Amino acid sequence: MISSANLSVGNVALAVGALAAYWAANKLARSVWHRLTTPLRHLPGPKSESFIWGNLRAIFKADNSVIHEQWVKEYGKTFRYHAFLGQYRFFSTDTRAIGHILNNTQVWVKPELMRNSLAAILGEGVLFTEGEQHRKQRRIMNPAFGIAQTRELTDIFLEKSAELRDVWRAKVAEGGGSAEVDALSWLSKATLDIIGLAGFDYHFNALKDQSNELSDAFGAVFSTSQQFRLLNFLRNVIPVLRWLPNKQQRKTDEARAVMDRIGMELITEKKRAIRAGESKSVGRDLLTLLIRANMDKDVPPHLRLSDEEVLGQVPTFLVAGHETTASTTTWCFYALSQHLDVQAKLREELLAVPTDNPTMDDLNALPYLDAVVRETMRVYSVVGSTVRVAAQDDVVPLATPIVDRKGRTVHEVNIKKGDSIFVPILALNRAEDIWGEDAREFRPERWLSVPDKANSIPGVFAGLMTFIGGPRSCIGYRFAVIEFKALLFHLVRAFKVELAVPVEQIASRSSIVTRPVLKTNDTNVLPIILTPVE
Ligand code: HEM
Repeated sequence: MISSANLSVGNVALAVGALAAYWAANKLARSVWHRLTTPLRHLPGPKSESFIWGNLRAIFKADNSVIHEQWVKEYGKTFRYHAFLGQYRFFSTDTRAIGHILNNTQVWVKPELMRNSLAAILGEGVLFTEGEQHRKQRRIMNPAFGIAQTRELTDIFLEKSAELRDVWRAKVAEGGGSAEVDALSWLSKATLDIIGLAGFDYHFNALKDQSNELSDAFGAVFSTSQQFRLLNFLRNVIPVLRWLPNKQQRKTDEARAVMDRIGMELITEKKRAIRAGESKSVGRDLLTLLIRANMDKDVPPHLRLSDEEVLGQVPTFLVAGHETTASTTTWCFYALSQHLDVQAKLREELLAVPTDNPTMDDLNALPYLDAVVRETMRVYSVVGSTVRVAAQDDVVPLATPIVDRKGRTVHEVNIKKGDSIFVPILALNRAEDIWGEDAREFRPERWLSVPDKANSIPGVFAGLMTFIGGPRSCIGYRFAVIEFKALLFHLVRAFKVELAVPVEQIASRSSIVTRPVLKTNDTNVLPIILTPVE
């Protein structure tokens, strides 16, 4: 006998199924209509390779940007290709077009899919928010990332770099004169310690191999969010699926709860210290600076951040400011191991500094260090691209006109609401028309006389797209640059660096950031051999 409970469960399932089918059919119809009507269909570009994946499979299979760069050779700087369900995606290395897109953040926003996956980790952090809420957050946060504030943090960068140097020295002593280490994992520990202290005055002590609640919770959230699972993808695309119970989601939620609790404790304590007017020395970390700015009596209430918004910045700093600098510094070691002349020249400059404790200005006064840092960030930009979607119709101006599929010469590209663009970070950083034929080579000397065309790159850090540009550029770029310089200062002064495996065994892989991967065991590592400098 069929019970009424069974019947109602069956009815509910049927209704949910019907709703889901209606939703999917509606989505598909809108997607097909968009594809048939967007002006992007008139641009030149490659044929779609699959009804579902468009050209995406080829893009994901190749190294970051490689396919796009091939298309630039074939179709010129501005074209379109096919993304999910054959939707056209706009691509351009035209610096005027990219400058327009990055500066018009009310039109060009982060795609829903990207925001949904960020929201699961970051709550209402600045990486996730859009529009007025984003502008409000940046207004309060920008001062914490200024030049003077970064200068104050330089001691922390140097102390932690020296701590890593000493750990490596101990390994060299154990190894009887040299040691093999994994640069990536050690640099990750150093940058986690740095962002803990400089970000919130929190001691991770990762270099001392101590585990603690916050780093465990962060590790859990980050590792589950990075795993690409079909269900994950569908949950982001189909909102109703987010209500279904899911083991991975439960783990993320538990870890989020730990991060929120610790974050709230930090915020409460900092607010108390600020109100009590306690010594300034407790107040140089980013979180204290932003809470202090938020509590300023001159800020009207509607421009203040809520506690939830401040809380969202804790995982945001961890996500945005930890693996990015660790991977960049790791790629620098890779490059230095392949260019021993550069390594020697850099070391000579660093050893000539008469102190073990330089200031930020001392570090910035070293031209070859600056050139090596910029060249690493150019060739190995660890965030190789990003994506934006048009929230309304737009007209994108071009510096270099193109001929469309109808043979018309066009000086601007018409955009329909819902069109997306691949923002070409790596492709612009190594564009041959800007940097010359050797654009893909690591050659720091090029920064000693920068080509004029590099000035047209719309990046917040001159000549580079690495931190993108405009109101959503990387807020932490000064922090990252000085942190990177501090790490190189202590480590390159102390050790000669060689690869511990043949170079052909190292590849690169992107999942949020681009890291080296050892082909023989498919792990993210960079094995290097350290020999102390006499
Ligand atoms: C080499 C190191 C770094 C690189 C290559 C890098 C790159 C980037 C890029 C490309 C974006 C824009 C992403 C997008 O909109 O799609 C970004 C945003 C951001 N970065 Fe960084 N970053 C680095 C280090 C840092 C550090 C050290 C911090 C903090 C201490 C930080 C904090 C942020 C934040 C909060 C945003 C979001 C800004 C907004 O949307 O308004 N980054 N970063």
